[in-house]
Amino acid sequence: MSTSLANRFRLPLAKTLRVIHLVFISVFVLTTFLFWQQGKLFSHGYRTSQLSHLESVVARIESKAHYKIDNLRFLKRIFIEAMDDPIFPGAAIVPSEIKGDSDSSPLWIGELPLPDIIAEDLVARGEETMEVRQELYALRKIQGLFPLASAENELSADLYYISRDGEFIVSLSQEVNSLLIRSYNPHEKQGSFVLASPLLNPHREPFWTRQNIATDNKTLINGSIPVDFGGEWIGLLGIAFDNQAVQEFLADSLPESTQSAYQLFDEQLQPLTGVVGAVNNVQLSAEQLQTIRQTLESTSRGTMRSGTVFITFGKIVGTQSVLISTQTLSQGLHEDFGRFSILLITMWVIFVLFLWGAHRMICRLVRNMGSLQREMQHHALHDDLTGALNRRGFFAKTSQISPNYVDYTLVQLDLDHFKKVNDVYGHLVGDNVLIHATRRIQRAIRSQDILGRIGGEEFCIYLPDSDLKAGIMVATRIKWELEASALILEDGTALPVTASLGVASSSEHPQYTLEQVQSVADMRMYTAKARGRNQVCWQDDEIQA
Ligand SMILES: Nc1nc2c(ncn2[C@@H]2O[C@H](COP(=O)(O)OP(=O)(O)OP(=O)(O)O)[C@@H](O)[C@H]2O)c(=O)[nH]1
Repeated sequence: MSTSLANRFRLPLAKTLRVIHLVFISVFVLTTFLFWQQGKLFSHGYRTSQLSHLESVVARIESKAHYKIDNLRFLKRIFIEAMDDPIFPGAAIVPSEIKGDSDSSPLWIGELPLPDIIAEDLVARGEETMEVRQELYALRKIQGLFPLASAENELSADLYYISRDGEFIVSLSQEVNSLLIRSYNPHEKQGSFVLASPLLNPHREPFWTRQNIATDNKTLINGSIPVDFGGEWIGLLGIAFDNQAVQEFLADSLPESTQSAYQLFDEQLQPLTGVVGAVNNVQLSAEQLQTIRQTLESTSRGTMRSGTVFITFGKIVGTQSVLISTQTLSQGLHEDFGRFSILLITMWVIFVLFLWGAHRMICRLVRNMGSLQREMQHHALHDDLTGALNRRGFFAKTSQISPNYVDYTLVQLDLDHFKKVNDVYGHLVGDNVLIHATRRIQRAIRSQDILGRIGGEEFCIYLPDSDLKAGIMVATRIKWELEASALILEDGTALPVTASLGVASSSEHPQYTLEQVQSVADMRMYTAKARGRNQVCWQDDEIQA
């Protein structure tokens, strides 16, 4: 039996477990990678959706602003037509409202901070009367159209006209009027009035400006269009929104059930409005605003993540303002992408738990199988009673190692009168004698020697690297060991145990196989029996004798 039987029984447990670990780790890594990729797609989708939400708000604001500017264009055309073809009603020179003697109407309020050039004075003095009258007539004509631009459900914008020659201001609302007057200074080199000049605005385009009213801590956002007549720049038609109006304007532009907080800023990123939408308590830091500012220098839209807060921002074309939206993690989780992300993470966790459980179960199964195999292997190769190798185990093991040794010796051992022990004392005592004998034999041999119980009361001992002489010595030692120690029975009886031993060495017959050497030792053991038992025999000729 050249192939080791033990090898056939051996389960490559460590290797199997290594393969299992490797397979599970690969599945874990691959799946996590796939989940991760999916997560990245979600993240990209989330970013895109945030940008598109912001863009839709920006587009609404831009379109509303556009609508207002279109109104201004329309009013300007009417105004110029009226200037072109003035039909003065009666002999009225200046509408009474201009004089300030009527407070019944909120319309046509005229006030000027510069007493020497006020409209009343101009009219009273008869200077420039025609032009002023023309302007006032044109204004009166478009007066009826003003509410169209500030109809209900629209932004409460306020139209105004600033006359250049007459240097007066008229507007729809007292409040805006007073704010405009406080902010207006015809000698200032900046502001909407100056920006309407042909020098700074050669194409006479509408434009947006912002005026800070320090006294009221307010900001006016102005949409303006220059008005020219007869080749002369005569004034400015405008529309003004204060912070509150802009905030309402922004709130009206948000999509329903938004999960983000929106705020409008000027181009220096100073807030123009409060926070509207799904208000959170995110406060943008100076560093974050600086990053947004820098990003907007090169692009019109952008996103950034700060911890668990997602920030989206974009310029609003024409109005020189910036819209910023912020969304916290908990707000994001209420959106579709948030819900998908939770689902994805949950699926990943469930999968990992499942994988972990399956891995543990399979490893345990393999280990159990391994120990079962080891147990089976042990049973297959060992004698249950004595624990020594059985016949199969003995020959499997010795066949495996004998090619490594040129010289080896076999001692064949058979207990004497064992049948009698069984018959007199019973099988249980017989079994104890076998156990006892095994222990004694083991005490008499070296650790590298191999003991096998190859029959009922028959043993064989393989002595590697030993010649016949060494074998005789070991066999004699075994005989003495057995002789010297009788088995003490329960009733105190000392039961002597002896054996007959035959010794044969490979050096005697170098061409013999292990089995052949063993049968020589067996014959010599029978010779020992024949010679009276309890002795060692190592010669063949004595068998014939
Ligand atoms: N108790 C017990 N008896 C066994 C076992 N295996 C074999 N036997 C008995 O061992 C006895 C062997 O008897 P024999 O082959 O006649 O040999 P012997 O009585 O020792 O006589 P000699 O060998 O000539 O000295 C038989 O009665 C078997 O039943 C075992 O595992 N336990």
